[in-house]
Amino acid sequence: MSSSLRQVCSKLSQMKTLVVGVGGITNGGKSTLAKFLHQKIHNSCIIAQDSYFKDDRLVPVDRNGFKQYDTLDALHMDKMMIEVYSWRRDPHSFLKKRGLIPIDSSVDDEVYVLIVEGFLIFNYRPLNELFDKRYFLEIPYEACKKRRSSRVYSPPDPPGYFDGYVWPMYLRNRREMEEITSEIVYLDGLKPKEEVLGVVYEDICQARNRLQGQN
Ligand SMILES: Nc1ncnc2c1ncn2[C@@H]1O[C@H](COP(=O)(O)OP(=O)(O)O)[C@@H](O)[C@H]1O
Ligand SMILES: O=C(O)c1ccc[n+]([C@@H]2O[C@H](COP(=O)([O-])O)[C@@H](O)[C@H]2O)c1
Repeated sequence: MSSSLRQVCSKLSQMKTLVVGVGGITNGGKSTLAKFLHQKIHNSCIIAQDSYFKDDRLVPVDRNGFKQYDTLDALHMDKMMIEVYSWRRDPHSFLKKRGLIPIDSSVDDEVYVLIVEGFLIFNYRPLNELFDKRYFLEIPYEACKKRRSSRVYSPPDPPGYFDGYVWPMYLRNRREMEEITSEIVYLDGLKPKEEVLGVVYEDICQARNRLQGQN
């Protein structure tokens, strides 16, 4: 192996990493929390599951005529995993390529933190097994229905979509998630934003400090 290649390999192996999952119910506050963490945590970045929805033409309807958006089949999980693996291979270059750190910066000692955000991130086993920390935001039916009714998706929710499709699928997906993973910190998404964000931020700082202290 050449000495420059050896140097690169050594730098990569020195990088400490933390993969944080921010999952939860639709409109539970996932992207609010993920963005806040990204702003506060140096060397962090977000990969958001809702950037990987398939084109509407590829999403089938169920027997009630509702588009089946709330399943893993509606998402390009293969493409999402390519991004996640790309970060894992070399987080420093990943951040540089996305303009999140200066192009001429060198690898530093701080932990690189990947924040993966989305409503079905813990249901997808190849992704679920990569998390060091898992958070799940939950809010009750009424609050969820109210928040969802003021959000416009593309395509917009048709009449009856929440009760006829979104809520039953939430219950089903949550059951499935709980069958495959148990190490989840549940968060009450009705609590004031500052409180929810603060608790998670502190928890991640502790995990990061522990990692940083290891040699
Ligand atoms: N803790 C909270 N209390 C009240 N409203 C919140 C809270 N967290 C998020 N929201 C609001 O709920 C809506 C959905 O939040 P968002 O972060 O987009 O949810 P998600 O990404 O889970 O779908 C937004 O209007 C946001 O401002
Ligand atoms: O983003 C899209 O392309 C899209 C199109 C149609 C529906 N969605 C909805 O997006 C929801 C998940 O995103 P979120 O941010 O509400 O957790 C899920 O409940 C889907 O019904 C999302």
